[in-house]
Amino acid sequence: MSRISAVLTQLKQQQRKALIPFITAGDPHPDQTVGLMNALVEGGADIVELGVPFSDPMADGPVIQLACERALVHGTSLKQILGMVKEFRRNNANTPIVLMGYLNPVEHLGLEPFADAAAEAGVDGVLIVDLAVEESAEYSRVLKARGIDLIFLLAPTSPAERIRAVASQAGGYLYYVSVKGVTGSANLDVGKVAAKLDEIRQFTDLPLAVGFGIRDAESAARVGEVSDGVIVGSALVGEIEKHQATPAVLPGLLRDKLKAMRVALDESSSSHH
Ligand SMILES: O=P(O)(O)OC[C@@H](O)[C@@H](O)c1c[nH]c2ccccc12
Repeated sequence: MSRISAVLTQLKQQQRKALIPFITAGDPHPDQTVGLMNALVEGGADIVELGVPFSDPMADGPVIQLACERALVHGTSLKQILGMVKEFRRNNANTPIVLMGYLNPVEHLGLEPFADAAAEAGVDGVLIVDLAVEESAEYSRVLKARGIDLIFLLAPTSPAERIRAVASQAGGYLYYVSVKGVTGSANLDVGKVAAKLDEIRQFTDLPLAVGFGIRDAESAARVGEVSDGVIVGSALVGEIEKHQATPAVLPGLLRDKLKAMRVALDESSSSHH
């Protein structure tokens, strides 16, 4: 069983929800990333989603676009990011790491060399925003052979055929994008999310994690009530933007922000069972 599946299975047995924070690797500076990853774990992260900065991040809103720019200014590369994961793994053998990014940097390295290096570094999952499910069989095969889950996005507009196709290739969990649009969106309709998750559950037994628009403890708890986990990105990355000039405060800030979400998620799941 993959490290991601092990963590999600255990959470399910405990009737708890996964908390999955996202930060962009190299933001605000490559030297800070491993420290921030550790802070996220201290704040209660079950899985850490690490973004690979890209110059044209078309699925991202302004907050994460700027994070990509800050990281790229310092030359953060995919190879360097694998080094960060390796360093993180020296002190943490348990928290799964999902690399989130676009096809271009992966294709630049080449799929097989990338998969070898990612597995060697201790990466557990890979989410490639612009990898079409129709073209994913090779990626799925090469990654799975090295114990890495290929994670897919589903959206409010995904028709049944797409849900079925994704369910057949996906590993780890399915990432349901709560709203149409880009990361950092505001209007989250939990009722609509719940209805679509019910539809997706007819096609798969994989855990369903929801991202886009979760900003605080309250929205995390509400989405946690209808899903298996929540992903939170822009709310954390916005803190990095705000405090980039005094990066020493960032680990404590991110840890505390996440901890508030952790407490709310755990309280709301225990009151429902
Ligand atoms: O920023 P938000 O609204 O909290 O959403 C999570 C998101 O940032 C993270 O999972 C992510 C960052 N970039 C992406 C691109 C596509 C899908 C997802 C992502």
